[in-house]
Amino acid sequence: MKILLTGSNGLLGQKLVALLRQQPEVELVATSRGGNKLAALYPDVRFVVLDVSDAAQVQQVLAQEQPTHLIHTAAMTNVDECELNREACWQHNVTAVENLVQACVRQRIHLTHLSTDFIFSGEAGPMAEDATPGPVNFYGESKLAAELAVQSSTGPWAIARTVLVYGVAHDYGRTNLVLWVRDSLRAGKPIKVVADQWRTPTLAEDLAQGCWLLARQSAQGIYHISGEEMLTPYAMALRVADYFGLDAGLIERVDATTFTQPARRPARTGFIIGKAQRDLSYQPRSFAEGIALVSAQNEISAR
Ligand SMILES: NC(=O)C1=CN([C@@H]2O[C@H](COP(=O)(O)OP(=O)(O)OC[C@H]3O[C@@H](n4cnc5c(N)ncnc54)[C@H](OP(=O)(O)O)[C@@H]3O)[C@@H](O)[C@H]2O)C=CC1
Ligand SMILES: Cc1cn([C@H]2C[C@H](O)[C@@H](COP(=O)(O)OP(=O)(O)O[C@H]3O[C@@H](C)C(=O)[C@@H](O)[C@H]3O)O2)c(=O)[nH]c1=O
Repeated sequence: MKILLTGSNGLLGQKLVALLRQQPEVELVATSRGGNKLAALYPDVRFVVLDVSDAAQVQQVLAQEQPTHLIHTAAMTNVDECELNREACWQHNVTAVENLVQACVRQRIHLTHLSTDFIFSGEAGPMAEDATPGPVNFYGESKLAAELAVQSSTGPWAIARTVLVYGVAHDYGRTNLVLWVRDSLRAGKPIKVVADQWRTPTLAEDLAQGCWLLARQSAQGIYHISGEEMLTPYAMALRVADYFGLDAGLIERVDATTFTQPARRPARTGFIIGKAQRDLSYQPRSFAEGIALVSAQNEISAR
């Protein structure tokens, strides 16, 4: 197998590089639009610059590399920024996928595309793969349009939908719920955390494993790849405080209505992951195990 990965500097991208470089049957090509953040960490991994919104570059890189599989993680993932800058969001999240689909069809490349719980309205979670979409923000709309482009492909494809991903990444600007709660409490900073949203939070390593399982068997169709536990961000925050022995008194329980974010969030998402468990033997860690792994990784990088 020759796997070309997009978005290799991102949270999931980094975990996939770490996982795929260890698979003896895989020849890996990591790609990102900027310089390679993992160059020093994994000098053995081949890296090529690729901005997926540039159709000519997509065509040129895929023609040159001739992968058998492509895992597409790159996207504009700041939900509020997507709401405010819709043109850029569409270009990176939809036009880019149309470019990739075209090239994959032409070269018969198996495409694994990353999608989100935010394609749903959030009234009825946890949801199975065949639930009806209805995004409540522009990021969700863009990811749904991208899914439709993938689903209309005449080539082989899989869609991995996921939920609230957390983990530690190298030289990485964006934070995530577990790190944000831990770091705020460590700094003695009070935080407001919502108790009226429900999610099945996903450890980045588990998601990478799910994507690898899909690509390895050239799976076809939509798969929900997330954690298994339905939790509110408030409940997650309490568990993080407890694990790290931090002051839970700094966590204020609030409703989403108290936030004034540009983009609306769906209230109750979360996934039923039985299909991935059955078809792929996907087995995510518990949220407690995920926090423990995050903690161990930070200890290693602090040494
Ligand atoms: N994080 C989450 O909670 C969830 C994520 N997802 C989906 O999973 C996927 C992976 O997410 P995650 O790893 O967390 O996201 P990150 O934001 O960590 O990584 C996304 C990467 O995509 C890159 N990128 C953006 N636009 C382009 C482009 N035009 N060409 C090349 N690279 C580009 C970014 O580059 P740069 O570093 O330069 O900004 C970034 O490194 C995404 O498709 C996302 O929609 C779904 C549900 C939840
Ligand atoms: C900033 C903030 C977030 N939260 C909660 C709300 C939310 O459920 C959770 C994460 O908030 P964020 O704004 O970081 O993330 P958000 O943009 O809501 O998260 C999403 O990212 C995109 C890419 C996805 O595809 C989704 O699956 C989802 O995880 O934390 C609070 O409770 N208090 C806060 O001050």
